[in-house]
Amino acid sequence: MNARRGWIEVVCGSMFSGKTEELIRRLNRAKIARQRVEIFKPALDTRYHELDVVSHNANSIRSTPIPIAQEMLLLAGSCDVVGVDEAQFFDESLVDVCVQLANRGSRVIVAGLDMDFLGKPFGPMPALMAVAEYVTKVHAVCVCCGEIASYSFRITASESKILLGETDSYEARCRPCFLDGMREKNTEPTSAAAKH
Ligand SMILES: Nc1ncnc2c1ncn2[C@@H]1O[C@H](COP(=O)(O)OP(=O)(O)O)[C@@H](O)[C@H]1O
Ligand SMILES: Cc1cn([C@H]2C[C@H](O)[C@@H](COP(=O)(O)O)O2)c(=O)[nH]c1=O
Ligand SMILES: [Zn+2]
Repeated sequence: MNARRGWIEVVCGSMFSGKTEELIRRLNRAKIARQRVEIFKPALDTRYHELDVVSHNANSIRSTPIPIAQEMLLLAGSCDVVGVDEAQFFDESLVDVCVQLANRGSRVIVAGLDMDFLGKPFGPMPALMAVAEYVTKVHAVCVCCGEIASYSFRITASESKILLGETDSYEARCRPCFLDGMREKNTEPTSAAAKH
C-alpha cells in the first residue's frame, strides 16, 4: 500500500473567473504547511511573465515552464503537491501524467479553461475533470450584464484556437450575452466585404 494518498483537484471556469487566484491560494496554504510544492505551466504561456504564474489581479507564484506535460514526471519527484496552471494548453497526455503523479501519492491541483472562445471543451480539461476527485467551477462577472459568467468571449477577429491575451482580446460573459455576441459576429460583414 502507498502510505501517501494522492488525488487530483481541478479548478475550471472562464477567463477572469479566479482560477489562478484559487490555485495560488491552495498552493500557498500547502507551503505554509511546509509541504513540498512544485508548480508548472506550459512554456507557451508568456502572457504576464516568463516564469511566474500571475493572476489578473497581480497575485503571483514562481513556476517552472515546461514544453510538454511529461516533464512533470521527472521534475516533480515525490513532492507533496503539484500545481498546474493554464492546463488547457497541454495535450491529452497531461491526463495520464496527472494520474501517475496522484498514484505516486501527490496532491495534484490543475487550473484551466474548461471552454475555448467558441464555447467548446478545451484540450485535456474534460478528461481531467472525469478523473479528478474534486472539481471546482468558478465564475467571473459578465461584463455586459453583471450576471455570473461562464464564457470567454473573444473580441478580436482571430479564429485560431490559441490566442494569448487578457482584456485586450477577451470578455467574461454569461450565456445570453455570449450568444448575443456570437450572433453579432456571425452577422457582421467581413472586413473584405465591407470594403465593397
Ligand atoms: N469580469 C470579471 N469578473 C471577475 N473578475 C474579474 C473580471 N475582470 C477582471 N477580474 C479580475 O480578475 C481576477 C481573477 O483573476 P484570475 O485568478 O487570474 O482569473 P482566471 O485565472 O480565471 O483568468 C479577479 O479577482 C478580478 O480582480
Ligand atoms: C478562451 C481562450 C483563451 N485563450 C488564452 C487567453 C489567455 O492567454 C489564456 C487564458 O488565461 P486565463 O488565466 O484563463 O485568463 O488562454 C486561448 O488561447 N484560446 C481561447 O479560446
Ligand atoms: Zn451577461
